[in-house]
Parts: sequence; structure tokens; C-alpha cells
Amino acid sequence: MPDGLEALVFDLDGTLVETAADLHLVLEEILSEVGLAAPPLAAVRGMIGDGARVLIERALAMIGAPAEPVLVDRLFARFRERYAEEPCRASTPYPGARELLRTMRERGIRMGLCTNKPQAATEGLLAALDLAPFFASAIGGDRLPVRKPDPGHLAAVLADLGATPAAAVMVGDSRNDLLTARGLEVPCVLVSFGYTSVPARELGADAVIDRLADLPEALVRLRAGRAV
Ligand SMILES: O=C(O)COP(=O)(O)O
Ligand SMILES: [Mg+2]
Repeated sequence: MPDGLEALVFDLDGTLVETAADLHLVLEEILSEVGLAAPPLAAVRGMIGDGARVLIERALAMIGAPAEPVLVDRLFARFRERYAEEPCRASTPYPGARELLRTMRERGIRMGLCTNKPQAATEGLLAALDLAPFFASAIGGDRLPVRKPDPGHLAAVLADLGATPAAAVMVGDSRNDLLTARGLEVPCVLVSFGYTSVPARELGADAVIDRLADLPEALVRLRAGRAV
């Protein structure tokens, strides 16, 4: 492993786990409870990354339903409830995710999760996929007063890991992840296959990878200060 790298902090949705189908299922259920139809899965993929509340607001905007605060509050509560009940009906780790986490653990790298997904669903999903043991810290979007892109979210994960920003790298899929990392001057690697309305290569990350298996090599180049 590159000299000085002690900790990796991962985003969850769109980076380690393909979760769009489950988010879409829950969205369909809760919207049908109030007589509304969810946007198609392909559209929902572009709405993920800012937490469940923003996902609901974006879905309502797309179907032309007014985002009345009372309605959004109710849908948000139902979303958290239903998603926590069934966080993993259709979600799967991306190819190479489990192998990567194993490799990093063998190399002594401490790992954390910094996700805007609600805490209960985050923990349920990690448990269902047997990924929880890899992470010494997993902080969801509703556990702190702040969440990504606020760097305080990442700072809390690093504090749990006992790592300084200088010894860490953030791995994500969206502008939110990049902004969060930049706020602490933590280098950021983005995957190109996740959920982002702007292609990852256009966001200005320190490195962009097309497969999780490419992360170790990207980290070596990044820590050596070479272009990736
Ligand atoms: O928007 C969400 O629910 C979660 O997204 P993230 O895991 O990419 O932060
Ligand atoms: Mg993401």
C-alpha cells in the first residue's frame, strides 16, 4: 500500500452497492400509498445521493406533484420506515467490491462509510450483504446535524477511525463526495459507474476509476503524486 495511507472512507450508494432498484421499489410503494406513481427506475438513478428526503422531492418534481412540506414529511417518514424494513430486496455489491474490501483489510487499512442513506437502512443493508464487518465506522445521512457535502460528515467518520485527513482517501461517485473530501483536503477517487447527473470524469476528482479492482493502483499513483 502507498506510504502513509491509513484509512479509506467509502460512499455507499453508487460506489460500493448498486441500490437504485431498492430505492425505486420503496419510492413506488410510498407514492402509491398517496395515489401517486413513481418515476421510472432510470430517472430515479439520477436522483440518488442527497438522501431520502431530496430523492422524494426530486421524484415529486418529476411527476409534477407539488412538494407540500406536510406531504414530503409524511413520505419521508414512510420512506425511512419501509426502507429500514426491507433494505435489500434487489441491491448487490458492485463487481470487485467484496474483494477490494478484503484486500484493504489485509493491508491494515481502516475503513469507514460516509453515506447520505438513512442510518437504519445503511446498517440493515450492510448486514444483509455481510459487509458490516469491514467497517469500523458507518455514518448515515440522518445521524449527525450535518451530512455530505458538509465535510463535518467525513470528519466524524475519520474521528471514529482515528485517522487524520492527511492519511485518508475518500472514494465516491458524485459531486457531493468530492465536495465533502475537498472540504477537509482529503484526496478523492470517484468511480465512473455510479449515480451522478454529471459524468464522474467531468467533476475534477483526483482520480476516476472504471472498476473497483482498479482502486489499489489508483491509490499508489495518487499517493505518489502522479497523474491518474
Ligand atoms: O442519497 C442517498 O440515499 C445515499 O447516497 P450515498 O450513499 O451515495 O451518499
Ligand atoms: Mg453515492
